[in-house]
Amino acid sequence: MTKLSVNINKIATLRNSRGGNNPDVTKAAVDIQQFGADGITVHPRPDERHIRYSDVYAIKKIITTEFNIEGNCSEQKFVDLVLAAKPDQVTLVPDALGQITSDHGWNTIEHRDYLTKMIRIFKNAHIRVSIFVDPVVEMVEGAAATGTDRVELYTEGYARGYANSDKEKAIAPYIAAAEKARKLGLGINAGHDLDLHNLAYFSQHIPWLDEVSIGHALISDALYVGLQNAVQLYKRQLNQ
Ligand SMILES: CC(=O)[C@@H](O)[C@H](O)COP(=O)(O)O
Ligand SMILES: NCC(=O)COP(=O)(O)O
Repeated sequence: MTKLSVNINKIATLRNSRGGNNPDVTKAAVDIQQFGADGITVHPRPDERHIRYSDVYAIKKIITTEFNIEGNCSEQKFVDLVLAAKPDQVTLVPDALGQITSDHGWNTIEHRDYLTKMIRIFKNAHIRVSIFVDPVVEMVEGAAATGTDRVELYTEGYARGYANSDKEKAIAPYIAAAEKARKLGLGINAGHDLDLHNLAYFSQHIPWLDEVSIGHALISDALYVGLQNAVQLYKRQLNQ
């Protein structure tokens, strides 16, 4: 069964825009889990533009599902945060400081030794590790050499291709990458720009997917249908 982890970055964006605590990010995480999400994902960026490091500790206290923290392990502050918060999973994303959002996966061949070292630190702390990769078979093979537990397939390319009505071409590299990951014994996550239009097709073609993490589109949809409906609508797109 593919699990839905809701990324709540954008709830924090709204909260931060006025400087108070409305909407309450921690309460939203409690509610989202009660609405049926299988996990909560946060991506505390160095500039804390949305999720703050303090949010991570507050959310850790109320997690009843799975907690996934995303970020760049080149930041020691991030590494220290993850080791202190001890989430169920850490997802290593190679974002540079000034990026508006995540837009590429790791070069797991070029960074094999570095990733191997960082992954060992988190696994020694009994935290599952997933590394964000482009849907490229060689990058999945490189990921397997690092000792990671899972890969997360970066799905912006799929979302763009799907929107351009080229579904089969859009999904093809993801099926190939996911089949390689399965053969190598890696768990498979996916995320970025998945939405109510493209999620079911992706899920149907990669049914052995462990988890999708979805934020921007789900929170945007919630503005129209409400958060409970949004979570349940996304859950219904999975495992059809
Ligand atoms: C890694 C990834 O694709 C997303 O989880 C990322 O966290 C989105 O970041 P923003 O919410 O800052 O756009
Ligand atoms: N890892 C992907 C994620 O957590 C959310 O990405 P998006 O749905 O906000 O694009």
